[in-house]
Amino acid sequence: MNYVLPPPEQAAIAVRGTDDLFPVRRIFCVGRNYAAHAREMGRDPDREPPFFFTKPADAAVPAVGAIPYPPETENLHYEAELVVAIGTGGRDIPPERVADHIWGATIGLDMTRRDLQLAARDLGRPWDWGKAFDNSAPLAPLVPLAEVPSLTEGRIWLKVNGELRQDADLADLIWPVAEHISILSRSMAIAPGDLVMTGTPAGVGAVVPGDVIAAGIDGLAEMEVTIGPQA
Ligand SMILES: CC(=O)CC(=O)C(=O)O
Repeated sequence: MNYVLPPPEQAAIAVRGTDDLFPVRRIFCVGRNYAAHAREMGRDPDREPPFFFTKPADAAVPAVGAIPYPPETENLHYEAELVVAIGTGGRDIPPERVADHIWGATIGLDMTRRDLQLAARDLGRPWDWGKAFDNSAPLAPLVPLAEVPSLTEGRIWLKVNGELRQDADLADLIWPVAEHISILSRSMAIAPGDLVMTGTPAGVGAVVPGDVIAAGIDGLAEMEVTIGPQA
């Protein structure tokens, strides 16, 4: 095989306590999966089928040091989320078999250019420019499934400069992990290396260069990043 360009570097995230890397294939994100967050975004929470959007694989970056403030926004928001990593592919997976396809989980941020996302939403346009920019998914090291305490309960929280901004429980997910990954797998085959960002709780808000974001899921993982100068 002769590539006409060097193939892109494989996006990857660290595995906790090892030198191993988990190769990232795609990043699926679930929208408005906590009722209180749906309300703060001006929408009524319901059990309509979940909706998804995506980020490129190389949006996933280690939650270490600083991430640059992205261009073309004046309203960069944090969103803390449980992130689930797929180890075994499949399609039409029933909820009770989803765990067989999960490699592990961690905490991550779905960084959002909220001004661009809301403008796109109001014009009926795709959200990509608001959600799928460089470095928009800083992630803590991945925890293998056998060491994950629970995917259905556990406190999820986020602080900015030490002040608590998001505080909820995985039990509050409108569509729990087993259900939304089952639904996702009906639309397209999921594959090893896929990540699923499972939605954010209420309390999202803006950050500026110099702010320090800490986030965690109790018993699973914690992370801290600083917002750097504009890229
Ligand atoms: C309205 C959003 O920002 C959707 C999203 O990313 C989430 O609910 O999580």
